[in-house]
Amino acid sequence: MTQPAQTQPADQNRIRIFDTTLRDGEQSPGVALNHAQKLEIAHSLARMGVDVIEAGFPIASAGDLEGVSRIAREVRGPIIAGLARANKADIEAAAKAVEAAEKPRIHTFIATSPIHMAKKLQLEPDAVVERAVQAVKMARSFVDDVEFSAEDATRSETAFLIRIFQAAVEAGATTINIPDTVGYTTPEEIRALFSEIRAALPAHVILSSHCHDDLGMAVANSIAAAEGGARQIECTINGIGERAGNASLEEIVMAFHTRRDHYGFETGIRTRELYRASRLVSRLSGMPVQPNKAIVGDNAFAHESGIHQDGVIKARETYEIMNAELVGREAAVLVMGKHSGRAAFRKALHDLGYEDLPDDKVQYLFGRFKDLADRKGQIYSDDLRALVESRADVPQTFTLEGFQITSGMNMTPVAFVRLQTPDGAVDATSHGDGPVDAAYGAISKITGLNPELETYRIQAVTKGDDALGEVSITARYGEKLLSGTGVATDIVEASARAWVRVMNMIVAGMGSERREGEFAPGRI
Ligand SMILES: CC(=O)SCCNC(=O)CCNC(=O)[C@H](O)C(C)(C)COP(=O)(O)OP(=O)(O)OC[C@H]1O[C@@H](n2cnc3c(N)ncnc32)[C@H](O)[C@@H]1OP(=O)(O)O
Ligand SMILES: CC(C)C(=O)C(=O)O
Repeated sequence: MTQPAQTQPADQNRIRIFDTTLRDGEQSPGVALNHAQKLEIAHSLARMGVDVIEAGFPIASAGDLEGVSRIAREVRGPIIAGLARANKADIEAAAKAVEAAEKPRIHTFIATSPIHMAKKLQLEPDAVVERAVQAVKMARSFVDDVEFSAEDATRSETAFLIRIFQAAVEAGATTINIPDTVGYTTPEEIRALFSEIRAALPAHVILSSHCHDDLGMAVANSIAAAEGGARQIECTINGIGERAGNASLEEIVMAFHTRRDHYGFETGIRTRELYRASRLVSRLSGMPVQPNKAIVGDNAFAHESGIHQDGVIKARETYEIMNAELVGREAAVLVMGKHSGRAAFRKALHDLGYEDLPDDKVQYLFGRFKDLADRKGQIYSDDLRALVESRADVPQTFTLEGFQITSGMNMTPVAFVRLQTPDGAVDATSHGDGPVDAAYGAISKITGLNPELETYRIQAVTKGDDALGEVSITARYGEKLLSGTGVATDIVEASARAWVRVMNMIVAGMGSERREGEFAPGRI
């Protein structure tokens, strides 16, 4: 193993971040970004402070060439690189694409593993070295900054790698990339490989890693490569890329940032841009981020279990190793569910404006909350409001007696509703944009109350064809925010029940003043 990073001179500890979201990331099956989308991502990467943007593979298509050219023309700050195989046409295309860049780079590569050379390239090792040398020389005739990669390096013979890298450096390569093309290596192996190659090349040459995630080790391997001497790491936003993807940029950056005490490395990344970039790439690529993904997943800063929530309420650091704000996210989220405890429940009620509930009331509501959580999984703000406000003593001024709806394609939905009121049964008819809207109109006609519907959510609370649907709504009436729920196998009936409940609460003078809590919308 090499010496610990902390003991190296300070300028030796700067890791360059080479983002390949627009090249290897775009190689994710099903992803195709247009020019405008690529440009938007490139601007976001530049804002974030990446050192290199690999903007595409210009020979791949006229569109890719133009996409890289636009980024080269319009994005300032990072080096703009174009990928090229070790041949004339690819290198000319890459050179043309990056020529307008403030800092252009040509990245040329050829495979060096026995299997790739024999089966894919069908070239003898000597011929591969010769092709590499010619490619680097040609690239250098266009630009001063040339990166050379030995594809499938981690399945190549180390002696051959050293030979081809020395030849590439001699021919003018300034960065040498050692890719784990098929995600095969391990942290120990790659650390040792980088150390050996570092010792064999001149100090001015930057070593680079490019790890794939086939065994889920891309980030660990990239970090180990840095320990072995890599000072450039190739990675992508959200870890997207060919097959299982590449090393995830946000995870590497935050590992170095959070464990600077251990690694001693730093990057030039403005970490507050990470989450925004992740959302952008997810939206434009159409690749959702898994909820439990480190740093940028929905649950990365969410706490559901009571013991954790209690700890986080007392001191965030009990269960958080970094602040959500540091990566551009909102403060930690307490998700209310069946594992939540009283501390989180009290805080959630407090944040919703129910500050002065007596202790015995909170205890009672907590029991009901656990029952509900057992049935539903996640509990939202309006579920909690409904829980607090669904006291058995809500006077039933109005009750739903029956309804009939006429609705269909190219017809205006009409609802006939009958409510029992203090004056006896009253009927009304109304039309609306949909069957629920029509029913709500009819109920409002009968009660004479017209609150404004703010949110409407429906979910199945049981499984199967005859599943019970639960409708949860919030409505504003003057300053008051009211929540109602209704359960039925018929979703219009569930919706009507929720609306009638809101009417009864208005008549009883119930509801809360809305307050903005520190928790994210939809979650407590
Ligand atoms: C590990 C990586 O991620 S490498 C980057 C992978 N990315 C891509 O392939 C995306 C873009 N690719 C493409 O659009 C196309 O594959 C192109 C335009 C590059 C080439 O298309 P085609 O000319 O139709 O060739 P095709 O893709 O079928 O085969 C690849 C050819 O390149 C050769 N080749 C592969 N790598 C290299 C290299 N580094 N240097 C020189 N030649 C190479 C192969 O041996 C094969 O040659 P052959 O046709 O003589 O057998
Ligand atoms: C072109 C190289 C760097 C590559 O993408 C790989 O080997 O995975």
